[in-house]
Amino acid sequence: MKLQLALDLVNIPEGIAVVKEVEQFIDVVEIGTPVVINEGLRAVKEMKEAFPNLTVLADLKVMDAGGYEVMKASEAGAGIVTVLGATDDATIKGAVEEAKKHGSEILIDMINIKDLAKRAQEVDALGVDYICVHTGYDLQAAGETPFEQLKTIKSVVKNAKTAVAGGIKLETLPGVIEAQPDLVIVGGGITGADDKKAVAAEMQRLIKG
Ligand SMILES: O=C(CO)[C@H](O)[C@H](O)COP(=O)(O)O
Repeated sequence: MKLQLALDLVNIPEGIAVVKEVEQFIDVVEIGTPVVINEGLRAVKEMKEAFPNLTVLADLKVMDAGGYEVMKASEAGAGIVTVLGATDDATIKGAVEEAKKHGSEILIDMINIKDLAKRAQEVDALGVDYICVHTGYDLQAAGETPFEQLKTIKSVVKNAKTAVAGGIKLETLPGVIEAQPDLVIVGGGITGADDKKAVAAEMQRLIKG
């Protein structure tokens, strides 16, 4: 099981400063969608240059032009690129094909998918690397969590690795670990903590068991 730190509400220097604090406790650093919007793929490139030993995930949430967008993110240094499960299979196939050329991976974000079990099985058959359940900020604000959805994908996904994101905190991490996802994604649970290093260290300790 791996730990991914999501950076959403920072600029590039702020993001690099946070990662410096917790580098030894994380496996993947995510350049979140708001950071890509603000800074472009330069954020992916600069993060990879600063931390060559970490995998950098570009949270592009690709919805079209899968091959092209995965190519640009991979060239910038992304080891994982996100594509939305809500898009068409052609976009996902293009993304998977392009990622293979670069040795990068595709994480399918299942945010706002209504028939989760059905779509998870469909995208699993397309050769994607990760299938991720995700409760976005707007639904987190309404009290929703991704924990039941994680159980659903764990029961139907046969090939891809599984991932979970959306408001995970130190207190809720043990329940997440029980479901045994391959990748746990934490943003505010670390970046919002007074002692980011201590929280990341404890999360890593729980995850590595
Ligand atoms: O992709 C995202 C928002 O769209 C976030 O990166 C993801 O939800 C993790 O952050 P948090 O733990 O703060 O919810």
